[in-house]
This record gives sequence, C-alpha cells and structure tokens, in this order.
Amino acid sequence: MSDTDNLYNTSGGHRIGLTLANKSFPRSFLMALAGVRVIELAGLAPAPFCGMILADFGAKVIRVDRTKVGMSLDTQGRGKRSVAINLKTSEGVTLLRKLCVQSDVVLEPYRKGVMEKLGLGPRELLEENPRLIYARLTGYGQSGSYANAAGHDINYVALSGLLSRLGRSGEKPYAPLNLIADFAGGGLSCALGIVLALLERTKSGKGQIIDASMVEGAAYMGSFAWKSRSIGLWDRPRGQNMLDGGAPFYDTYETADGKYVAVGAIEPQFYTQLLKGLELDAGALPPQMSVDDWPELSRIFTARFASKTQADWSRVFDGTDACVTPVLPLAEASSHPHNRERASFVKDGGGGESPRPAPVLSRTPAQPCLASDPGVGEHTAEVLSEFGFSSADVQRMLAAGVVECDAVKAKL
Ligand SMILES: CCCCCCCCCCCC[C@H](C)C(=O)SCCNC(=O)CCNC(=O)[C@H](O)C(C)(C)COP(=O)(O)OP(=O)(O)OC[C@H]1O[C@@H](n2cnc3c(N)ncnc32)[C@H](O)[C@@H]1OP(=O)(O)O
Repeated sequence: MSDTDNLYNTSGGHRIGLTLANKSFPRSFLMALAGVRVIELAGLAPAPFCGMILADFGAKVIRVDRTKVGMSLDTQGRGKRSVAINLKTSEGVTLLRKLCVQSDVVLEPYRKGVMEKLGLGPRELLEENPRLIYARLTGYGQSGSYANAAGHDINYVALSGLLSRLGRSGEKPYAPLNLIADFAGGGLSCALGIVLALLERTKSGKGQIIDASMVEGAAYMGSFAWKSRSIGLWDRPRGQNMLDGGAPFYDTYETADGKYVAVGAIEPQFYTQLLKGLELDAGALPPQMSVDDWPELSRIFTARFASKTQADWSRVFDGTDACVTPVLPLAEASSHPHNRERASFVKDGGGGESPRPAPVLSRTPAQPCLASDPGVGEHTAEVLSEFGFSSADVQRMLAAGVVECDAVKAKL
C-alpha cells in the first residue's frame, strides 16, 4: 500500500487520516509548509488561489478582509482564517504592520502603489522584518507603462502573446476560462516564487520582494509556444496547427449521445491504435501528417465518432494506447474510475467537491482542510490573541471600527 493510499480512501475522496511508517502524526507537522505564516490581503481570484495552495501544503494563512463588506467573494478560502481590518484607519495600518513583523510572507493583490499609499510598502515592512517575503501579484507588474492600469485575465493573456494563438480556425481569439493568467501564470507561479524565496531564505536569512506579473507568468507558462516555433509547430494560422485543433488526431469529437471524446493520438504507433478502434483502414486514408488532407480526415473521424455513444467509445479504447478519453463534465470527473482510484477529488464538510491538492508528496503530502471556508472576520479575535493582543485591545479596536468580528461564526 502506498503512502497515498494511506492518506485518502478510495471510495469518496475523503481523507481518512494520516499514517506513515506505521506512526500517526498530527495533521500540521507533516506538511511541507508547516510553520510558515502568511498574511494574504483579500483579492479577487489569483491571490486567493495562491493563498489556498500555501494553506493546502501546511502554511498558516490569515486572510485580511475589509470591514463592512458582509461576505467574502473568496471562493478559494480553504484552510484560511479571516481577520477583518479597516486599512483606511491609521490604527488598522499599524495593526497590519504588527502582523507582518511576526509573519514570513505577505501577499498583496492590489494595483501598483496602493500598499505604498497606505504606508505598507516593501520599504517599511522589510525594514521592520528583514526576513519577510513580500509577494506582489498584479496583472502588469510593478513597472512598465501599463503598471497602473486595471485589467483581468483576458487582458493579461492578450498582452502575453498567447491569446493570439487560441481559438478555432477562422474564428476570433478565444480565452479558455480565466485559467491561464489568473491561475497558472498568476496564483500558481506566485506560489512558486514564494516557495523559492522561502528556500533561499534558509541560506541568506533574508526576505525579498516578489514582482509576480500575470502577463509574464502566463507567457512563461507558455514558453513551449515560443520555443517550439523552431520546429514549425505554429507555422500555420490559428486553429490549423497540430495542437490547436487543426489536426484530426488531436481534437474533440461529438458522440451519438451528444457527449464528447478527446483524441490525442500524435505518435504513429498510437495513431495506428486510433484507426484500429475506429475500424478504419489506414491504406484507404490519406497519410496522418498530410496537412492538406486534415479537413477530409476530420470529416471521416467526425462521422465515425458520431456512430457510438461516449460509453461505447470508452469500452473500445480503454486499455489501449489510442489516447482517447471521455470529455467529462466537472460533476462527473470525481466518479471516473481512474480519478476515484487515486482519490483525486475531495469533499468538504458541506458536501462540496473540489480537486485534491497536487502534486502528491510522498512523505509530506498536502492535507486540505475540509471545514467550511472562513467568513469575514470569523477569526479576528482568535488571531489577534495569537499575535499577542489582549482581549481589551481587541474590544477597543472593535468598538473603534478598526477591526470587525463575525461574532456568530466565531461563536463569541
Ligand atoms: C457586480 C460585480 C460582481 C463581481 C463578482 C465577482 C466574482 C469573482 C469573479 C472573479 C473574476 C476574476 C477575473 C477574471 C480576474 O481576472 S481577477 C484578476 C484581477 N487583476 C488583478 O488582481 C491584478 C492586480 N489588481 C488590480 O489591478 C486591481 O486591484 C483591480 C483588480 C483592477 C481592482 O482595482 P480597484 O478596485 O480599483 O482596486 P485597487 O486599485 O487595487 O485598490 C484597492 C483599494 O482597496 C483598499 N483596501 C484594500 N484592502 C482594504 C481594507 N482591508 N480596508 C480598507 N481598504 C482596503 C485599498 O486601500 C485601495 O484603496 P484606494 O487606493 O483605491 O483608495
């Protein structure tokens, strides 16, 4: 039995406890980022995802919410605690500075200059805590002529160059959800920067500033698109190349029941398996790499795939190297046998399903918190007490509107 088997059961994806080398350990000690304290200033999507990754792998993440907002828009709040602070008061600013002095990482998602205006820029905070890692996650970075502009994922992907390559032939560029800049190039790459800075700090003893631009993070994530131009992968217009929907052997097809399958049979030996499963005679078809014949081959494949249901095609192709898989809706991904066997999805206390943190570390895997996400100010009193504030201090700040507490959720 592997360590992963011990960590997650294989029926519903619930964590059933941690047992390594026949010993039981408390949850927090075994995670890779145990002992790391993170202050995350509440943002829209990329910084919350970054904070959730850090929390999943064991960091203590405190989300700083605004006061008077009622509810949080953070859907990536797993494993975090929330403190609500009014940073438009000088005492709120002083309070945040005190939290940062005792922390390892501050993560801020605001437009360039916002933190400096508040007196919370890297100069001030690193002077008070030279070990602090100051992560700035923005769209355009801290310099350049767009640095002050508002924007969202689609704008950052556009400026990275990648959006020009995404979309079907003859159609306009198409942004695939907000995955590329917000999450791959933003939250995930910022988390990598933080982990790298934490690693480096073990040698230098010093913190540093991370300038995470989503334009650059997206472009970097897409390095393959730039560097594989040398082998002609992108010579044709958008949507007419091998990996962007142009090739019949790398595409999706509708099945008889209105569902879809994904085909990725690139190598000749896998392509042979695809033709075999489709019961097509290779000798009667144009060669696989005859680009001019791709539209014709696509029509043949389309007709074939439309003749059976998705489940029929799974029966044909499962267990072969044809590289054909069902296109699963989100709601069905966790119940696919392969994902179920690996417990790739977890259920939280409220029954909501989401992906288990990846990758799996053999000795110190992530253990996602299955409790409900924090409400705004749910942990204000608890966290401030941990940072050394007396309950009289907290009561005074509550009365002055410097901080807010969700009394119901905090069970005060
Ligand atoms: C009707 C609306 C429904 C909305 C439903 C939303 C559902 C979620 C949907 C998620 C969509 C995700 C989309 C696709 C994305 O791409 S998210 C990525 C967005 N871009 C970034 O994060 C890049 C970096 N950030 C930014 O560029 C900007 O923050 C922004 C996103 C353009 C928003 O700009 P803006 O609202 O003007 O805010 P900023 O200039 O950053 O200033 C923030 C102001 O808030 C203040 N603030 C912060 N914390 C506190 C606090 N605790 N207490 C009191 N005040 C606080 C700051 O001081 C600052 O104030 P000020 O300097 O403006 O006076």
